[in-house]
Amino acid sequence: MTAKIAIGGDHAGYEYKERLVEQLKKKGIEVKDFGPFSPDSVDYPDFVHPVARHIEEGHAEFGILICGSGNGVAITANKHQEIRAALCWQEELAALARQHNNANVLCLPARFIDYPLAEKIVEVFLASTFEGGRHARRVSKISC
Ligand SMILES: O=C(CO)[C@H](O)[C@H](O)[C@H](O)COP(=O)(O)O
Repeated sequence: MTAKIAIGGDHAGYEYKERLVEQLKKKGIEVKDFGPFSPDSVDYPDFVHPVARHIEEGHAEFGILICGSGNGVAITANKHQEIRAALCWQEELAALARQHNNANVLCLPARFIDYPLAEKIVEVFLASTFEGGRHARRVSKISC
């Protein structure tokens, strides 16, 4: 797990983000935190677009986005051409998002999973690799 990570979200994801940043840094992973930096109510697109741009510019390989349901951040991130953001609430979904979809952004629903599970999902996402083959053909057809 040596990839550079960009992370962000909104107030609903703030606590998990703080804990994940600490956890990832402990593992020696480089993390760029795009906020928010307090639990005050904010608008998730203000934090998601900078994360997506950072990845599109090649400064980070993966992104982690956390909001209440995970949907707002996923919808926003997927507006970016180079982003494949996957909403995952189980470890297996995170593995499949990497293996089949070559997802480069993991979206977590903080209000629907407990923190230990969030940490496990992140671990699985980062440890899984794209399988290519038939999946590469499909992923290449996503952009419109
Ligand atoms: O983007 C979302 C929904 O798609 C997130 O779940 C937000 O965190 C949520 O909408 C925030 O809701 P709040 O009532 O303003 O805390």
